[in-house]
Amino acid sequence: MSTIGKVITCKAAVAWEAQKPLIVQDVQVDPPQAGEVRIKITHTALCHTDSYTLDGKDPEGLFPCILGHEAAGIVESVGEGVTEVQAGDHVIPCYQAECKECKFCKSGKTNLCGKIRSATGVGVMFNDRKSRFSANGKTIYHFMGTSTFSEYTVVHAISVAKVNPEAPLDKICLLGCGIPTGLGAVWNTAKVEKGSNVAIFGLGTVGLAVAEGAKAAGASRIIGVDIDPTKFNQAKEFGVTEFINPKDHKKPIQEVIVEATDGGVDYSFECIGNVSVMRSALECCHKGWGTSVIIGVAASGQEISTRPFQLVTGRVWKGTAFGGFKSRSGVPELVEKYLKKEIKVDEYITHNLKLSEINDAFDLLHSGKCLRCVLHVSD
Ligand SMILES: NC(=O)c1ccc[n+]([C@@H]2O[C@H](COP(=O)([O-])OP(=O)(O)OC[C@H]3O[C@@H](n4cnc5c(N)ncnc54)[C@H](O)[C@@H]3O)[C@@H](O)[C@H]2O)c1
Ligand SMILES: N[C@@H](CCC(=O)N[C@@H](CSCO)C(=O)NCC(=O)O)C(=O)O
Ligand SMILES: [Zn+2]
Ligand SMILES: [Zn+2]
Repeated sequence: MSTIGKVITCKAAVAWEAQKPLIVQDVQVDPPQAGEVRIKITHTALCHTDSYTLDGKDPEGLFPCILGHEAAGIVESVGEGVTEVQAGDHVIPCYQAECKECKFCKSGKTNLCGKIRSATGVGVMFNDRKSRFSANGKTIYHFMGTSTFSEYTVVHAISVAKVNPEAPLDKICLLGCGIPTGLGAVWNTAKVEKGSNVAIFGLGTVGLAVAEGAKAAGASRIIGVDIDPTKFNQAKEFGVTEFINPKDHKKPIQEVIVEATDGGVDYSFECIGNVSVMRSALECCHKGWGTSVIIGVAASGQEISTRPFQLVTGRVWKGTAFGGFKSRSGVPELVEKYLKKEIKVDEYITHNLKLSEINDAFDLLHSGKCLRCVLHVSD
């Protein structure tokens, strides 16, 4: 029986309150309105940003909500005026939209899109500023415009990347966030050149994708910095050439790196979300040209600081969202690169669980033993 135009009742993991386990329960998902797409989510991974918001650290975090933003699925139905995707298409929902019309999209200077950001930041859809999710009549907010911890979700059509149906959805779901972020931070934001020295702070999925990107860009030295030494062996496989554990040194870690690299690295990347490490990452850069890219997401109220002299003397401080990739155009290209074995994806998947086991997946994420856990939602 067709579900087109009807409310769908399905399972979703609802975050009713910050710092509480998710409840996997029935929710109602409204049909897509004009410019919207309803997607059957087949697979979703967990990213540390989901955990950050669940912990109550996100200034935009709203409850109750359905978290999740690293996923893949199949279009169930489309709303009025949607022509770029149709039922049956394989897609990756993107938390960063690409309308191709707004000031941001047209600028050529950024991958950020301004069209629907005011709605996605407050958990609603752009069309009527309302949510498409509810549970027994109670509204549940969207998250990051994606809300993939659900068997069905509704997203804006400008946030949907149509991908090659040959690609396995249980793998390419990872191309919704962490891997593109790390690769793109190197290729699009820093633009690392052959022969560069690079330091990576934090060797989780994002840091390892930075290492993979830096290796592909021809970096000479790729220094991995982590307080967990169990990360080091695995990191070698992604391109890290040497390791520093800040706990093994009395000096500030930036001094250790500056001494080890004849004045500092050409590029550094903060992949943790720790503002004090962000300072170290900037200050380990070479005078005159070293560039540091902030990727990690810091908690509400946190601020970065350094001596302005660090910037006066030529270091550059940058940040990146989704690695600077324009979502709808960039994600299908990354899927093709994966199919041609030009980028790793499978190697980042350390665990597979079901949607009903989502709280165990969060525990794994916090254990430090998990890169990405893929939840099999409906396959
Ligand atoms: N900007 C973006 O677009 C974007 C996209 C995805 C993720 N993120 C953010 O990137 C960050 C990293 O994500 P992840 O999934 O790789 O996280 P992760 O938790 O898997 O990895 C973090 C790593 O940092 C290490 N670490 C923690 N404290 C440290 C310290 N003081 N010094 C050195 N190492 C330390 C941990 O041992 C771990 O290996 C998170 O803040 C996440 O929210 C940002
Ligand atoms: N909502 C937070 C910031 C969270 C944040 O910085 N999100 C990153 C993506 S993290 C993905 O795992 C991002 O891309 N931000 C840009 C955007 O949201 O448009 C806050 O308000 O501080
Ligand atoms: Zn993420
Ligand atoms: Zn736009």
